[in-house]
Amino acid sequence: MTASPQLPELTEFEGRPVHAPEGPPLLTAENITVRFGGVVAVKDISLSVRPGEILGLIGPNGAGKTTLFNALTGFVRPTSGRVTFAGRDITHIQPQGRAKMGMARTFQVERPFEDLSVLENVLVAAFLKRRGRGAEDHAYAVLERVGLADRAFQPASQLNLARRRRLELAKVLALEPKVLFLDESIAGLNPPGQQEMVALIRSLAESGLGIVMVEHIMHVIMSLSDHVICMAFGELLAEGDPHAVAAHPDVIRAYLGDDND
Ligand SMILES: Nc1ncnc2c1ncn2[C@@H]1O[C@H](COP(=O)(O)OP(=O)(O)OP(=O)(O)O)[C@@H](O)[C@H]1O
Repeated sequence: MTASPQLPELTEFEGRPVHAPEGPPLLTAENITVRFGGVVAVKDISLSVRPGEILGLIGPNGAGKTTLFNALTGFVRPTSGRVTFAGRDITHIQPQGRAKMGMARTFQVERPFEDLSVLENVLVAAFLKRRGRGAEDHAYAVLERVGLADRAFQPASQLNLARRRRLELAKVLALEPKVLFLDESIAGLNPPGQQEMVALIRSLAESGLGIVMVEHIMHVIMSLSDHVICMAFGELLAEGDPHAVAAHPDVIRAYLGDDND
């Protein structure tokens, strides 16, 4: 058994300075189980996300994080359990329907329309919600929010990785979501790019967005999250505030025993 290089990161982080407001949850998942043939990828996981709250999903490789994320966003149908959004049962609603209701996600590999400008990329999403001048104004406002307004007329193909990630976020924000799902938005960025993205995600939560994130960079997800769910082999290992989860003996054992990361 070799120690995971992630272990020091598990305990060395500063928590999120502003904590999420109390209030009724926007998104809830109750007793979610996902089976693929004989594999139980997610077993009986429940969670909730409030406006302004950042929920982090962690766990060693193969723990079931992506499958749970996909079950929440509608890309995988749970074998059992229930997902509700704003009080409505959405377990059987397709991803597009969930997006219209206010649940939007990013993908691990960003895929902008390379030949379109940065602004046009965001407009494609903005037009799904608004028309004409309203859509343009909104797209600009979103570009300003993610720090890309000065790149509005460049082709997306000219952006570096950090800016491509922010463009991906801008496209999703143009859908005016209430809950944002971030799939590895920070992995692969250099430290300044990571810091910019952390600040941006915090500011989005402070403006009232609920956020669910899967991220392998442990100190990043621990410093951003209000609440952390740690999974292993599809099951809940520990949950709570980041410091409590990082100190949990089962979590430390899971990361110590994870040779694959
Ligand atoms: N479509 C699928 N068909 C069959 N098995 C799957 C499928 N998707 C995931 N699995 C299995 O479900 C389990 C959980 O996988 P999942 O990708 O959700 O874990 P993860 O925590 O996201 O892992 P990683 O951190 O490596 O991305 C694994 O055993 C995986 O092999």
